Amino acid sequence: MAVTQPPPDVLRAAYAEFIVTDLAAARWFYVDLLGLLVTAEDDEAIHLRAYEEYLHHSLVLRRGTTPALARLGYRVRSNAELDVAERYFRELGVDTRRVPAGTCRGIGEAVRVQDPIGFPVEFFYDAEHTERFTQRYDVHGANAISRLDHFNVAVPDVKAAHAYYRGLGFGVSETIEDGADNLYAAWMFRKQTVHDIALTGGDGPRLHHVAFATQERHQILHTCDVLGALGREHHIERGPGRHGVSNAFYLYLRDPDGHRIEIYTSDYYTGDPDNPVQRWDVHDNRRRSFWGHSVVDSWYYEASTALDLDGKQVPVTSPEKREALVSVGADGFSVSTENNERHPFKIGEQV
Ligand SMILES: O=S(=O)(O)c1ccc(O)c(O)c1
Ligand SMILES: [Fe+2]
Repeated sequence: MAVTQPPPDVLRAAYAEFIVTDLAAARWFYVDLLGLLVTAEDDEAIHLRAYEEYLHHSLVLRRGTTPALARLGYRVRSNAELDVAERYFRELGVDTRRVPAGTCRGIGEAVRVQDPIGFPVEFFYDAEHTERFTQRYDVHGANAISRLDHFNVAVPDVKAAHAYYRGLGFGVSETIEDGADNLYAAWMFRKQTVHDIALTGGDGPRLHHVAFATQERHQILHTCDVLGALGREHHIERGPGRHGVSNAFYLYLRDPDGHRIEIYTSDYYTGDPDNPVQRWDVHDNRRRSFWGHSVVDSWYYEASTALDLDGKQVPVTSPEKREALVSVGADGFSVSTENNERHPFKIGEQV
């Protein structure tokens, strides 16, 4: 069906809401360890923000029985965009609801949808303002996190998800392809950096991760050292390292419920209309880690289930092709585009 309604003018990825089974344990991870600021909290939920952020929150931790993604929030340019969003998604024929201010604490009137690729998404403009701690160096930890940067979602059909987000007006900065018309991953943006959303091929709809940005790499390294010092190094899943895609320095952590958080810094500007798309070959071992490090299996296969607008788990389907299998040869070694020559010392590449 041809879409006649224009999409809402999305500014950026703005907040996520996680269901966590132990609010105190989650509070330790996000406040005591990562240093996020508490804007509001009660027995049911904690509303958190990072130092550069002046809106009420960029992360909500809500107590529940099963870990899940409850919502992804995008900020739109004005309240007028709520009518645009409502018309756009009703025309797409998905579950579309207008919710009053305060439905999410700190957020104004909003439009909530279960989007065409199965995710619970909220579009909002109005939000309570709070103190911006950009220069409150007196309270920043050595691992200070600046802001939420992006969402990454696991989807069984990256092409369909890519088409949906292109329709929503998102640009494409980078992709992982194989030259045989298969799209394994895509990075898409509204703000002028590498992505607000990344699409990762896998069982979905599930949340792969939410990423927060730091100003510099040393802040990421400090979090690693703190986890080692505390004997809590098991929260480190992948990295630290340098991404091929995005060129960012990264670290992946798993929170007490298994939700994946990336700490990320130093990607690049994508704001000119002729910004070139960087296309990676799925067999290029530098794509995920520019230094050729292998990707731990859990990073490809584990993710957080998503809820629908009534809080029920969204059924998950599997992709036809899995990057983890395509980029690893039959002998269990990762393959390279350099005519598949073997580097014996890269034994670590064996899956
Ligand atoms: O691992 S990748 O280099 O593909 C990558 C690039 C950017 C990201 O934000 C990410 O999570 C993963
Ligand atoms: Fe990421």
